[in-house]
Amino acid sequence: AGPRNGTAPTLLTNYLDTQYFGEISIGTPAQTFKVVFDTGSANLWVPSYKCSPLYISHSRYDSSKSRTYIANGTGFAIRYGTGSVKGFLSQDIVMVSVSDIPIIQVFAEATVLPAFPFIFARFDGVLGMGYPSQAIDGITPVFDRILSQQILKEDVFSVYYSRWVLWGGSDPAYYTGDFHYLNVSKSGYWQISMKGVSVGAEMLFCKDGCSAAVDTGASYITGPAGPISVLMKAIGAAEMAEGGYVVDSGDHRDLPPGTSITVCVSSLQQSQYGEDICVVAFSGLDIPPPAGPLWILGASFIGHYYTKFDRRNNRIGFATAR
Ligand SMILES: CC(C)CC(CC(C)C)NC(=O)[C@@H]1CNC[C@H](N2CC(=O)N(c3ccccc3Cl)CC2(C)C)C1
Repeated sequence: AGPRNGTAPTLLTNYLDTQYFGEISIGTPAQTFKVVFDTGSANLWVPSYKCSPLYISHSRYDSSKSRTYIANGTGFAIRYGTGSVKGFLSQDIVMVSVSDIPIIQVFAEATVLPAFPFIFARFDGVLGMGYPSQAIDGITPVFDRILSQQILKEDVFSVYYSRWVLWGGSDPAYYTGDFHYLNVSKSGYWQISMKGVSVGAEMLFCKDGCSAAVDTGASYITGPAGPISVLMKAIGAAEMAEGGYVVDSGDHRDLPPGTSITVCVSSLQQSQYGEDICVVAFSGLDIPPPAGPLWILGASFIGHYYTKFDRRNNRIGFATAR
């Protein structure tokens, strides 16, 4: 049947403003999985039924239960900035949206997942929305498989954060004004040239321009650790043990020791251990060459805009989200 007017939404769940994931199905009969739609990578993987029981709380793909499964078996390993996922390749029918866009897809069944950070993952797997040149093992990414079916109105997908991914177009009901387009600077990544990083009116970093990846699978804005720590001092943030920063508001300083109330200097609120703390939406991450040095504009940036990822014109459009 395919999408009605050439576009189809996939609804996203928002977990603590840090993880956004939607449901896809793989196999016949359908086995459903929660996946992050990640413009910062280009492969699809889900946990394998053969995976260690540690991830019993996650859905796992069982090829023996699918009539449309085709064995492949090639080894697979993907090195994220935060850890590696290992497994093997399989082929089956993948449906990315309730308006049934069925595609035959090669994906990885993950058999080795690093406890950190995957024990914090509320999603089962990752659906990479990056360019084919970024795909491990030269596998054609999901969006490219959909494009080759010629069923979408436009060769684009739009992200209206914490709500949905729209395949094939953008919906004016959810943004105002025009799109401001930035050309993709380095094909293979959804990467743009950033003109500078300012706090208030003062340009502090990236004075001669630098590169930034627009990364729907990342929670925060990350930059090289040095500049970020200077930026954090500038806003009076304190570094947390496990990385990341929080800020205390002056008027709460006289609280009894052990209580930490913070004032939001970012739109992120994470309630941990029952209390409300506000995590500043930046973190330091040094990405080594050739990919780095690279700033990452993650959900805490993208969430303020309606973002259109345009594969036809190799550009990213930002409009004001309604
Ligand atoms: C270093 C980047 C720029 C390049 C690299 C290139 C890939 C082709 C390997 N891409 C990435 O590393 C990916 C860039 N985009 C984000 C992605 N995430 C990292 C991460 O830590 N996640 C996460 C979040 C919360 C809890 C648990 C986890 Cl696992 C989710 C995913 C895997 C989507 C890694």
